[in-house]
Amino acid sequence: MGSSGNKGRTVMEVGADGVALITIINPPVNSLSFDVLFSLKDSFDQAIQRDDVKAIVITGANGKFSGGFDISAFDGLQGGQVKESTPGYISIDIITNTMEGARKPLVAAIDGVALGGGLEVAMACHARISTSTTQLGLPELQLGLIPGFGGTQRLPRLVGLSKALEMMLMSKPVKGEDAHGLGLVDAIVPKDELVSVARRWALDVAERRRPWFATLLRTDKIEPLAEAREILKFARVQTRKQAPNLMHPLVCIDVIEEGIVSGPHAGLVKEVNEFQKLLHSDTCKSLVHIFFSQRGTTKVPGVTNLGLVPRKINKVAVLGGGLMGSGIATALILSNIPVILKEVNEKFLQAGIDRVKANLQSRVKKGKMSQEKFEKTLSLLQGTLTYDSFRDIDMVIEAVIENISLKQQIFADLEKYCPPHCILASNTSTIDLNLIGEKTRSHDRIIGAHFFSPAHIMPLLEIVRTQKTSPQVIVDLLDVGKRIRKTPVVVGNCTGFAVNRMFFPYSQAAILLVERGTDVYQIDRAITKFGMPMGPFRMIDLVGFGVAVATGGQFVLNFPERSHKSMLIPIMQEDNRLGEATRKGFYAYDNKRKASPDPELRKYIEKAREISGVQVDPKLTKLSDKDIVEMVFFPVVNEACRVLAEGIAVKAADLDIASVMGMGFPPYRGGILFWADSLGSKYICSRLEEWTKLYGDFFKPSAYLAARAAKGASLSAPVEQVKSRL
Ligand SMILES: C[C@H](O)CC(=O)SCCNC(=O)CCNC(=O)[C@H](O)C(C)(C)COP(=O)(O)OP(=O)(O)OC[C@H]1O[C@@H](n2cnc3c(N)ncnc32)[C@H](O)[C@@H]1OP(=O)(O)O
Repeated sequence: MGSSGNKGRTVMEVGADGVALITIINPPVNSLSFDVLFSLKDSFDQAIQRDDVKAIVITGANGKFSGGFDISAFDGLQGGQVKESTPGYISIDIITNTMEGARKPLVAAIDGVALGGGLEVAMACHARISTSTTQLGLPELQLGLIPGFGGTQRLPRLVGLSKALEMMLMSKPVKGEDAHGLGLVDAIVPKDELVSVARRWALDVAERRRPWFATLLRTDKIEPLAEAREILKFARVQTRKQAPNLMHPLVCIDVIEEGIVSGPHAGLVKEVNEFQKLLHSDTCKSLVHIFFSQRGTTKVPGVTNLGLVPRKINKVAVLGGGLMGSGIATALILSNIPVILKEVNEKFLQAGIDRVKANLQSRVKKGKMSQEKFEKTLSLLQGTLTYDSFRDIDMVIEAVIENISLKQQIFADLEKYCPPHCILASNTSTIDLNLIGEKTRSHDRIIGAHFFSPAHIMPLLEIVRTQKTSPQVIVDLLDVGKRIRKTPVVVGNCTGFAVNRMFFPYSQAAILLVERGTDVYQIDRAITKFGMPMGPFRMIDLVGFGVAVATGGQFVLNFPERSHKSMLIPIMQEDNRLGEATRKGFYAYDNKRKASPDPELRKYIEKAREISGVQVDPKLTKLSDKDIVEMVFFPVVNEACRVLAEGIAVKAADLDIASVMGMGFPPYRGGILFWADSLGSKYICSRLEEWTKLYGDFFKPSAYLAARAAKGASLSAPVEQVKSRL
């Protein structure tokens, strides 16, 4: 087997007690690179051979056991640059035969994380000692894979089939305490006693004072065969329902079943073979791309590489207690950041506080928060009607209605009442930040903090910088984003920023198709089948026609040449069909808010068609699902290209993340531009050109897309790379 560069190692120290302590060292998370794995085998072989070693303890450096197999090595394996000499060499030869089968007891001392391959190594040990805060899990399915170092066989043998399935299928780790209750770890100890307890435990096993378990040979936790089959059957049904586009969760169930029906060794062999196949799947490549892209959003050239240290934000003020403001306040206090919520009168203030309360209460109801924590969290929120208490705040987030002069006045006031270091952020989704700050001299500390509704749940935060925003302020906001567990994407200042720029052609394309004869519900079905959480029409119903028209108007104003102008939504609005809130939109909603198709829709569509003077195109009445997906998403790809070409986004991967986290684009397709590249720029461009001829400039390929297509280059490659390839 080859190596992916010199990445990581293990060290071994033999103590006077006769215990060899092997420590995995590969910062930051001690991932299992090939170098680490081979070094682990070397250390292990030495420990087995040395007469002065009676027992072995494995641990990880710097309070982390291991974050699993080195995900950055997948690339080499996928591209064939790195090859396993024998399939299963690591899983069967090293981990099972050499380690689990060793004649000296082996104990894992686990702190921090034991995930994926990390937990799999620990499960092959003869006992596991952990701290209470450690996270233990097999999250491989999140990467389009199955566990590949025996996890599918060992986890069910330690915690039972049902729990093991839940942990793998949902990629859900458990905390140390729970792992102890489940039997995944044998003892919980304080951090400073971890290694010493593990050493003693290992000696106790060596001297037969404690039992010696080989996990793979255990059967006590596995349900009887008939019951196991029922559990697996149920899991398959659920998986098909929840992830109809994904193969690998079903493969995982098959592999687990093989071990239960034909024995753990057959299971291990099947696991090795299936893992190899899945490694080369598009799903795996897409999800690994998402993994690294998500972590890459916080790397902004010219900002995060200047050595700036984020300043501590101790107190934040939120202006406006509406839906957005209260959601933002909730997100902040949930991460222990004290918030002052300002409103214009008592009534609005109370309504805002009540919204925050309701957000928290819904967590209590779902069992995600105790009553005590609820009280404590809510105590971090303070309401106010004046700027008096703004003297010691570090950041303001303005979330009032989208009104330019109102915002200008607010920012002028903020400049007066806030300390000079205070960050002045706006949650606007449409208004130019330079305009908002026009009446101030604080342009370097004005920044956009664009949250998505509901702000305490949606994972994305668009950080909008102007030409004048200082890098320090961006670094500070990136840090706040991390504290409130959002994935931040730094974008430039323009109408709609990145996410709404992409959302707009998405709904416009859908409306264009409907006006020309495609069925509303077929579009939603095709888009949902593709993997979006809902189709464009269901989405417009959900956000409400008012919002859709307001943001749509901004686009028509700013990008008239490529806006499709339709009267469909305004006509429906006239009849007070405003979406889900009025129980009628593109769908009709019953008391339980269940959506069903509404035959009345036809008359609005016919009227809109009449006003815009377009004809039904017979071709568009019988589009395949594939055609629908392409006609709706290629304009989105086209807009993403413009966003990239204009420098609004720093890199293509940021738009992939923005599409997944802001629009709900399926992560297993890798994000909007990664998906586009899997189809090829030439193909996309040629289809857009074809539709431009038939249906107008709405589809016209952007200069960036056309140039890439002409060279057969990928859309995601940085500009320099495309040049040097030519
Ligand atoms: C054969 C096996 O069955 C196959 C496998 O094991 S597949 C791997 C399974 N493991 C996982 O999926 C765990 C992935 N990692 C994580 O969930 C999280 O990184 C974590 C919980 C370990 C730590 O989280 P956190 O402290 O927030 O740090 P996070 O920013 O995510 O990661 C820190 C750095 O480590 C890197 N990293 C984390 N896990 C890694 C891994 N398994 N391989 C390579 N790099 C990894 C990240 O890319 C990041 O790099 P960067 O600083 O250059 O951006």
